Amino acid sequence: MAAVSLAKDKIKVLLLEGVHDSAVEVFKQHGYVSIEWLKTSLSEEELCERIQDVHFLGIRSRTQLTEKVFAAAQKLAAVGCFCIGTNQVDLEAAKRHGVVVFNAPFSNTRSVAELVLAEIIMLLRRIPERSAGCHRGDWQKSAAGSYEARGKILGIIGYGHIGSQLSILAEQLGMQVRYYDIETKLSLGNALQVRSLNELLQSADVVTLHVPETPQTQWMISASELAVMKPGSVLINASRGTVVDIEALASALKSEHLAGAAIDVFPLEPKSNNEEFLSPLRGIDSCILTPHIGGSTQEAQANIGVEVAGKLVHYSDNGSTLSAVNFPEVSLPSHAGTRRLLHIHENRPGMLTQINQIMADAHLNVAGQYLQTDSKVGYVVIDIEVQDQGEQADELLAQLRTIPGTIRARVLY
Ligand SMILES: NC(=O)C1=CN([C@@H]2O[C@H](COP(=O)(O)OP(=O)(O)OC[C@H]3O[C@@H](n4cnc5c(N)ncnc54)[C@H](O)[C@@H]3O)[C@@H](O)[C@H]2O)C=CC1
Ligand SMILES: O=C(O)C(=O)COP(=O)(O)O
Repeated sequence: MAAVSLAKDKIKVLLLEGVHDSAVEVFKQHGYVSIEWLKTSLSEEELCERIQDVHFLGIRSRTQLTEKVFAAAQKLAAVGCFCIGTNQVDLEAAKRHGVVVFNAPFSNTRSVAELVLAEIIMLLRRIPERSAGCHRGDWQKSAAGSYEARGKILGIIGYGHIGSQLSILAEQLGMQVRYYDIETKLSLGNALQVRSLNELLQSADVVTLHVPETPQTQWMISASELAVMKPGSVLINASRGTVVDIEALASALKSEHLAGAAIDVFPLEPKSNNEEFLSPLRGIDSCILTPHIGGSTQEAQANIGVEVAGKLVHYSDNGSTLSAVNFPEVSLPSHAGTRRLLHIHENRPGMLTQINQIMADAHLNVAGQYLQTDSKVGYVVIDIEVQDQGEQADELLAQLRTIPGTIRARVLY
């Protein structure tokens, strides 16, 4: 029987959205040669067409991976999100199709925190309006409405990696940090966790959002929340565009209830740099608008490239799903001297019995077996000692694939 596992030159990698060169380098260093790199994202239709022979896909926040895309991706083993957020991926659909999804949980954390820190100072000093005024020839040399950050209350919504990193930096500026999070968190420095969103909104001079996109965070800041905010306070959103009702924000800025805002993410973002950016916030001088660049620094992008490509290569070469965001996590030792069989299956009763029966019937020594399951899928890894060139492993793989409920199976030599 022909070898079922692929030689590296047959493994196809597709990297979208201008993923950093460092990712390409990692794949090359590990012997992967078929790497396609595109500057842009692809639509669902284009993806369904191009993904059919792709084994590893790299995206950033723009590319939407739907059930339809996964159904078309017959050979896809894993997706790397070269960013933090994974809301652009239907993670459950990926799992149903046996596709493991990885991300870079903190490679751009610092970049976002630094940008937000800068925006806090800019907004408290009313720099956006002053700068816009100067561009029009308007000279407003005045301290009216301008404040130091020192002593002001910073309200952080979502005290995860970014929120807590910002908390430390803001305290060094002399700000008083309060935060709201659905989880009980370790407060760093002198930060104080408050019990309700309203409590935070009522007291903060600056409110900044660092929550993921979830059903609970959708339109979390709408007209009623904006109304609760202190008159003259400012709002920053570098999380996801669906968290803030942008029409309501535009009204709050126009009425000057809020003194300013800095918005990096939008409910609808242009699909490419050639598309026009449309937003009700355009033309409001007190609002800093940035094109979703919170995590876009050279340092962050280079680190993300290495981290996520490394995870994809490790999954390809070794089978490890450690730090996957949608899959049972299995951390595996090297399999030198053995053949490694990887079996992803629906979590049904009797699955392990059938797998082990195939191993028992083969009369081969099992050098190691690893198993992790969740309520939907199971991932079994079996290292077998064989003396031949791979024929026995191929035969076993073919048998494993006949087990009803098998989603994907492969062998590593
Ligand atoms: N603008 C940009 O370029 C970037 C944007 N992001 C966005 O920032 C988000 C946050 O990133 P991290 O801090 O790394 O995530 P994280 O997962 O470390 O922290 C998120 C925090 O939000 C909390 N949370 C979740 N739901 C909540 C709710 N309903 N109310 C209050 N708190 C809630 C969580 O408990 C957690 O503490 C990402 O999910 C991503 O969408 C991340 C990187 C770059
Ligand atoms: O890391 C994230 O979640 C981001 O939002 C950054 O997305 P990007 O890689 O800049 O498309």
